[in-house]
Amino acid sequence: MSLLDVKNVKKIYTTRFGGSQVQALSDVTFSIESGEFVAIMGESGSGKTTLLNILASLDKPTGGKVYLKGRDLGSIRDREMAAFRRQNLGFVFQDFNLLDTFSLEDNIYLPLVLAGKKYEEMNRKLEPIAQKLGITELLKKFPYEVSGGQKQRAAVARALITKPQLILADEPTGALDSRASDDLMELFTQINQDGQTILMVTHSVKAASNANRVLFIKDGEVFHQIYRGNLTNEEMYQKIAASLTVLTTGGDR
Ligand SMILES: Nc1ncnc2c1ncn2[C@@H]1O[C@H](COP(=O)(O)OP(=O)(O)OP(=O)(O)O)[C@@H](O)[C@H]1O
Repeated sequence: MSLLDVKNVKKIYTTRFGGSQVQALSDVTFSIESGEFVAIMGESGSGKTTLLNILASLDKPTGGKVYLKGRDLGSIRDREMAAFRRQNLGFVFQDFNLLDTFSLEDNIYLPLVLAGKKYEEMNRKLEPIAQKLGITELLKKFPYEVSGGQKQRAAVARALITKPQLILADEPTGALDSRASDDLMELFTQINQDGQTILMVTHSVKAASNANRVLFIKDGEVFHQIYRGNLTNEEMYQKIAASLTVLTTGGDR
């Protein structure tokens, strides 16, 4: 059994008065095994955010199913959903989504506070993560007192602290300069090597070249996939760039 199974997922948005319809996803099928680091790429409007929202169970597909460890997300009741999401998924966003009035430490604790954990347990969990992410000295600071890269590290710590099955990252390097992006991707590689499964949507070829597999979405379907095999990041970069050219110029797979 795969960690994540996406089967024939389709999403049609209907405008409020039912006038027009947009088919964002027509038939998306793929699986992710535990321990993978997968990037999803595709042109603007190809349905990447729609897919991520469905995987995060923030939105429901019009057709098809998503299974996390064999559990059909569509069968989870609304009132269980927040807890299910908190227990199984970690999120990293482009704009960090940290609360400005909370210290980094309190931001990182938030999912555990919501789960009703005691301070000692939270503190025990935070220490090794903060150390690994190099933010131990920054924990008492507020988001406005640290750099974008440091904010994103705190957001990664918040995603990791619940030991989620899967981290969903939406353009995590989108608001970072190239140095901070490289550092973040090095960190993703490291946490993936420690066993964390990651699914990342990105426009950046450089960021995607860190993944072990890249899925390309076009016309609402998975159009193409690249597996790293033994490729270096540089070779992976070349291969992704070539695939994107095919994707945008409309060539055959
Ligand atoms: N709430 C909505 N209502 C109607 N149409 C929508 C809605 N959200 C997205 N769409 C449409 O669905 C399609 C896919 O959008 P989506 O945001 O998933 O693409 P994307 O690949 O994430 O794009 P980008 O890379 O620009 O973020 C687009 O045509 C978009 O206009």
